[in-house]
Amino acid sequence: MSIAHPTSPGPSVVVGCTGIVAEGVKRAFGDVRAVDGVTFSAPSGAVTALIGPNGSGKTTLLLVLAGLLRPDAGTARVGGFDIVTENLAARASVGWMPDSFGTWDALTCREILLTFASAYGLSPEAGRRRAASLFEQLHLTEFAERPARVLSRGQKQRLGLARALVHDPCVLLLDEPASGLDPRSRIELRDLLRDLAQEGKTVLVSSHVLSELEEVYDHAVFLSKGRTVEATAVDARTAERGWRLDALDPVALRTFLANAGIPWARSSGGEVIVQLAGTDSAMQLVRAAVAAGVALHTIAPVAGRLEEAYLALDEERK
Ligand SMILES: Nc1ncnc2c1ncn2[C@@H]1O[C@H](COP(=O)(O)OP(=O)(O)OP(=O)(O)O)[C@@H](O)[C@H]1O
Repeated sequence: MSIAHPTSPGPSVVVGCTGIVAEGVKRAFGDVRAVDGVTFSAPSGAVTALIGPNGSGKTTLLLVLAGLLRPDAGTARVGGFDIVTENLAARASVGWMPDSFGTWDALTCREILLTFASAYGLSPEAGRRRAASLFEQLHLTEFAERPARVLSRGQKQRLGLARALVHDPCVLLLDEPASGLDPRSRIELRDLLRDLAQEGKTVLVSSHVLSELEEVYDHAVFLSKGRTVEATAVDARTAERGWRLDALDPVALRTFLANAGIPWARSSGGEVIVQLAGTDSAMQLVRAAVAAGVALHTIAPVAGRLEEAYLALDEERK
């Protein structure tokens, strides 16, 4: 089951890339049912977030979709190809970025990319051009001739992303791609994912750091204990949640809240947190504060929408 981002522009029109469709996919390791009945689709031209707690089966599912792990049951089509019966074609249409990218440490970054380009059937000239453009795009040009072993974790992540993109695949499967990246690289990654979706690619990206995905996702798929689970779309107008408030005069704000009988708590950042029943209540509070002469300059929900949907998952409460 999936929820759509409220500001999602909707998938672009895409020719030739049909996204991901998985039905009843299962995969066990001995007694451990890592993926235990996953059904979802991820359209092309969009970023789909794959969300779930540790051990919920995200990596196993991505490995199955990448054609690297055979499912015990169920079917999945990736880029239009069945991952079991058309495994090679499915794998050729996928760019896979694992959560930690094992490199051949003695090879230079350029040698690594050219090796993958060649394995995917690019001519030497096309491989060189593609590698140069990816190094430029992912700020790795200065490392191109250095052995992979000298790269930092974040630089290795970027090389892993370059490797996933080297054959210009129509489906991208990215497992925790932001881990190890510095703040600027994270922002650039978000922009890159949006650009790739805009080009018509299918982007499926896993993370349990929901703030990473909040600004980039179009759809979200929730996994719990190996299964896709229903996420309740939270009605922002009425759902009770924490709101962060701050005013030019914090003492005046707290006095106003006390007089209005609104309980508050102090956040770690020093602002005031109140529980409000949705945006309607928030607007009422702003009006009342202004009428009372309180110069309120901040009022914002504490959690993002993905976080709310995640916390509202029935499965997670058990
Ligand atoms: N090769 C394996 N052999 C045995 N058990 C495995 C194997 N791979 C995964 N598992 C188990 O399958 C379950 C799902 O693991 P998986 O790595 O897919 O979860 P995840 O959602 O990616 O977790 P995380 O967020 O911590 O990366 C876990 O209980 C894990 O211990």
